[in-house]
Amino acid sequence: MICDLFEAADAIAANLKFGYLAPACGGTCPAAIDEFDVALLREREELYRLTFNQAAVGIAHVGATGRPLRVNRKYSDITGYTEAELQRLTTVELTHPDDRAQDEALQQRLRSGELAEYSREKRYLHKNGHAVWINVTVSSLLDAAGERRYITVVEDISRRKGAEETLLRMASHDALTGLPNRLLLEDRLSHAIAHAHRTHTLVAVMFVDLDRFKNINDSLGHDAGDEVIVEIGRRIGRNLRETDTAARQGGDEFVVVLGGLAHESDACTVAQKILDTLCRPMLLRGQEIFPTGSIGIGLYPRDGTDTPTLLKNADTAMYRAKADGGNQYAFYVHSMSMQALDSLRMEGALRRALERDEFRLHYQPQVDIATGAVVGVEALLRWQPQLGPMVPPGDFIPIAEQTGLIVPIGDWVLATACAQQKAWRDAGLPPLTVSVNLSARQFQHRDLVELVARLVRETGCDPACLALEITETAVMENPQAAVAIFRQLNEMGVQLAIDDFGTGYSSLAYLKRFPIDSLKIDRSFVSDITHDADDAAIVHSVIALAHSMNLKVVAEGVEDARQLQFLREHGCDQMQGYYVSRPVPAAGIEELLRR
Ligand SMILES: Nc1nc2c(ncn2[C@@H]2O[C@H](COP(=O)(O)O[C@H]3[C@@H](O)[C@H](n4cnc5c(=O)[nH]c(N)nc54)O[C@@H]3COP(=O)(O)O)[C@@H](O)[C@H]2O)c(=O)[nH]1
Repeated sequence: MICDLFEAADAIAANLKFGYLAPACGGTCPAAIDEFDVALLREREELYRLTFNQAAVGIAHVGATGRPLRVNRKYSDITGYTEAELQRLTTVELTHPDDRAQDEALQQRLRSGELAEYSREKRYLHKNGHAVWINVTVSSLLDAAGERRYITVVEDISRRKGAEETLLRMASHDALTGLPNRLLLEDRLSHAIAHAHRTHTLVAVMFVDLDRFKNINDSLGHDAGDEVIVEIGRRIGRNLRETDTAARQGGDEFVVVLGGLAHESDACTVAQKILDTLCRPMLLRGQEIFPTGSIGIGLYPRDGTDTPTLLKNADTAMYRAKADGGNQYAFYVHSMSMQALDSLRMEGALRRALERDEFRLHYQPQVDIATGAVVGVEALLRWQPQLGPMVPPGDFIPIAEQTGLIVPIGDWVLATACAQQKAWRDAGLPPLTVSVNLSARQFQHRDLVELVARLVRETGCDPACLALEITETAVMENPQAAVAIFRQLNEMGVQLAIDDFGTGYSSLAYLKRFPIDSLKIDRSFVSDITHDADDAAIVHSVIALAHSMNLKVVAEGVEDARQLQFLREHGCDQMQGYYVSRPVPAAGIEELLRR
């Protein structure tokens, strides 16, 4: 039972003041009240008045008409209306139009007595016109006259909602471009697939990757690179309908989803439009650049019926567009063998790894067996993709070799190793020979000698502390040419080593003519020297042969003390292997040397 306590108490107080008591609240308040009761009532009423007015939540007593009879200060603050203004508005009128239908349904259930109370999150329309998120609890009760009244308690949750929306946006959008990220893209793509399935239409998934983006980053800096990414996102978006999605995948990669297509040619039209807009000139730091992109397209249902397959196939097709020269689009082609696709994908991923600086060098110490001192390190390549575990060189060097990518990758290795050698020297570490592996392709490359000369010059590294390792097999592919290259490198002061010695078929006649410094015994022989008489004999012979030619011998893959003991007894000069250390990042070598 509700009696408006404010009115009741005011009336009682007035009656006491004038010396008589009369029913003062529509006949619903006690007519005869002794002074003690009145004091108690006043105390309670004061307590209630204070609580009502000072409450941190908005409170409204709402009448059967749906208009407030009384509201507290906080309720006015939340809505922006005065109490008098609110008394002319129903709570439904105060509610955001999008939330009214559900509100009306709940109020109907309150009116019918089906519900005694409900709580929900909804929006009020503030007097200024903006939406205010609130958590509202409405309780229904009957007053003394049997009329329905409602107590509405409102909590302003705009800040929480704002934070929730920000978090949701951050989780689903790319911070730089504001475009959907991969997570949201996958969601949109699965909806597009479901829609296409129902309507028997096509979905095109396009992988868009900028060509030579690394050049922009390297020459103009990362901030300029970011500006390009933002502008490219805008340009892609301008070619799409509202129902299409453009998302940023990371780096300079975007994915576009076109839903409800009738023909494959619709995808071609959009892809060409995107390419045309991408290559428009862009003014960046006073310099005009002409970005181009490569687009790979996968079609639902032809090239895949689920999200991961379509994305993977569009990605593969993009590599093809790039391999064919870039600034073009290519469709995924089913007829290619899985192996070809894998190597195509790997090739594309390696290109991107170079552009994104995902390669790292680890270094394995080389130890002088007689003194135990670390005298050198072998630089070994590692690939650390942005996402996923580190990839060992055995998994990607063969493809880099096949595709010729080993040349730019090898250039990077050489440049990084030279710079590291100089850095160690500058840091005051004892002189270390840094050995770098050269692939057969690099070795045959006509610019190798000039490249080494340029890097020595540019990095300031000491050529006498740089060793180039070439496998026996690579050298023997064209031993005559090798002699000429070795001579030029030798004149520069660079050390030369034949790697994996014993696994190929060296001609001793040529070996004598090579101006090399050392032979490296392959770890396949070392691993069994202590229990395979043949391997022991081979290692023994190689050491003897090398020494007879004044060459140093370095044993690879030494894993235990017994192998080391054998090598020491047979006069091997240097060793490397897990027994001393696995290949480690540059900082690990510094730590080892300072110990
Ligand atoms: N052209 C280039 N080739 C490179 C480059 N970096 C590496 N490589 C070649 O890749 C092959 C695999 O190299 P990786 O996985 O780094 O393996 C090297 C060592 O980690 C491994 N090793 C060293 N000690 C031990 C050991 O005690 N036990 C054991 N099981 N393995 C050991 O041996 C590899 C070194 O081989 P090698 O080059 O013959 O000295 C390998 O063929 C690399 O050459 C590059 O920059 N360019």
